[in-house]
Amino acid sequence: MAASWRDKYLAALDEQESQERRFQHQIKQLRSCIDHLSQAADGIDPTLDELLAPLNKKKSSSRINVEDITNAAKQVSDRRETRIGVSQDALNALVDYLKNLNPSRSVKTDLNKYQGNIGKRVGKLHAYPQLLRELSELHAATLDNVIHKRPNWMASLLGAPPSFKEHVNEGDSGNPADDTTDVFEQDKANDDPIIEEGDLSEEETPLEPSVIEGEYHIVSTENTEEDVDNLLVSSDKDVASFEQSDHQSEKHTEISNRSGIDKHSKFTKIEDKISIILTEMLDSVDVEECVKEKFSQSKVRISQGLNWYEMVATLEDVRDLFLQALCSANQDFESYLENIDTALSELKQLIPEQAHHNQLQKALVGDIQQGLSERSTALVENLDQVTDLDVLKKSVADHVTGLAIQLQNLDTLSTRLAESSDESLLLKQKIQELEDNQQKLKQELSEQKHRALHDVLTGLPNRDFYNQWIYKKYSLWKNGEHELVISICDVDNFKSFNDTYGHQTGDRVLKLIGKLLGSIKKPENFVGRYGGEEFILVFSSQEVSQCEALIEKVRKKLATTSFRFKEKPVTITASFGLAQFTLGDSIETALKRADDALYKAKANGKNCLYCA
Ligand SMILES: Nc1nc2c(ncn2[C@@H]2O[C@H](COP(=O)(O)OP(=O)(O)OP(=O)(O)O)[C@@H](O)[C@H]2O)c(=O)[nH]1
Repeated sequence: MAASWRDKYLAALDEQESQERRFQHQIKQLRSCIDHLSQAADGIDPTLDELLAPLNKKKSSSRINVEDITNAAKQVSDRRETRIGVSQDALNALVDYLKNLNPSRSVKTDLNKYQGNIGKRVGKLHAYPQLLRELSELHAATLDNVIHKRPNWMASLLGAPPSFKEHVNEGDSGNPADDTTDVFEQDKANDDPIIEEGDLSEEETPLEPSVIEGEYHIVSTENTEEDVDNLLVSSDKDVASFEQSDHQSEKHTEISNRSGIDKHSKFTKIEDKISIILTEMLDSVDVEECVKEKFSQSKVRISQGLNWYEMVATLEDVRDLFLQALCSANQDFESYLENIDTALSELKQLIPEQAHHNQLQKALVGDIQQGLSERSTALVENLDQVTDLDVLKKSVADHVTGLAIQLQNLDTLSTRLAESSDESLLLKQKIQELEDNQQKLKQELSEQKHRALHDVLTGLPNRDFYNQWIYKKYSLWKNGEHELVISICDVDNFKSFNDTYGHQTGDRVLKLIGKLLGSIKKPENFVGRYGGEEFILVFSSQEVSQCEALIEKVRKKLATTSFRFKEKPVTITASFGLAQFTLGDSIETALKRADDALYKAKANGKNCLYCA
């Protein structure tokens, strides 16, 4: 029997009650889910934090505005993309900076790998702990890697990296360095170059107005010291910053010492491989007598097992030896070209001989022609005198045979004459072509050589030129043929200068210092850019006291020369270390003494010369 309407009503009520219970249960679950989500979302966005705060504080009584939370959540999602971009840029900038520190190839590979995946990982919040952990490991590995490069001028010649700040600011129009350069350009347009007499004596070449190139204006520093003091970082501050960097480097050393075991174990793994490669490289070069000692020392050092600290020095030695070998191969090529030159000029001399030969041939033809006409005359005379027909016949036959032979000779000679004049023309053309090619080759070679041996910025000889030059001079010095005094010049506080006025301005200053140092160069001396902000001077014709006096003059000249920048004078100074080659010295030991002296000059207030 069908259920009555009452039964149906009661069943519907039961169903409604059970639905309500289910609904209440779902609401409870959703509430707890929102609670958990709000806790998880805590800290993602300030607006969201504020709106979800009542939930996080478990105030069940507090009311939350769902619409506001939904809107805030939407905005968070919109802003997320921007934040991801910023994080990505920051991570990339940091990795780029680490790469610029020039770590080992393996660390660089890890950095590249890491950088390649930043884009994929940076969007996921949960990936951050791992992302940052890896970054901190790479950071430590890079520092560890570069910390053992010598922190002095040798290290900076390997290419000091820009500061991280500089790096991140690159291309940023708000960079103060960019500003200064702009105004500097304006200065350039507005001001005429001015130079006032410095204290260089007459025999020296003063810094010519042309040196200024309208970029810097050199004015006397008198009465401007106050301005200069305001402009330049005070020397006390410099000392403080150097102390700080010393302190920092101690800190780094401490860190690297802590990870020393790890580093050494990694190094030992590749040490043998490096040693084999270096030995093979050294075995493949022919070295000249003057570098044989260095060559043997390098081989011994490699065979005894490379250690972490000697690695850079050993690689530099191998590099120098290769460059030296390359240079002597170049010289061989030059002498080969010289030989071709000689061969060509000998060939050229042959051509007049050919002409002479042609003249002889012409004379011979003349002779034959004369012989022919004489024979004809003789035949006519014979005809008058001969009465016997047989005798006449024989005489005519003899003359005709003679004439035929003479004519044949004449024909052969004429052909040869024509041929040889063609040949000599061809020969001349060929020689001309060879000579032209030869000239081109010589020109190219000398241009390439000049490019390879000179610094593009200052135009001064570069480190490779120095290596070639010093080896030659060293041999002569060893034979007692002359003195040898070496000096290293390092611009003071140049990093701070670059940071203040921009790298481009720094470049211009290096150019001007190059000109100033170049002005004391004599044919027997050497002035070159060793690398970075370091210059090297070698004197082979002067006593050490004369060299000291000369350097002191240049140093003072630089220090009292005020470079005008944005209408304000700026002083630039440099420190010098000097050493005289003494008995038993190798090039390296003398250079090291000069470097140590430079260190002392830097440590004792800079802008001075120290002699070893
Ligand atoms: N503008 C410019 N700067 C360079 C060049 N080569 C090296 N440098 C910079 O020279 C600076 C050398 O800095 P540091 O080695 O710290 O020496 P410093 O600041 O001169 O300090 P001290 O030598 O102790 O007086 C670095 O900032 C390099 O970037 C270059 O070709 N042009």
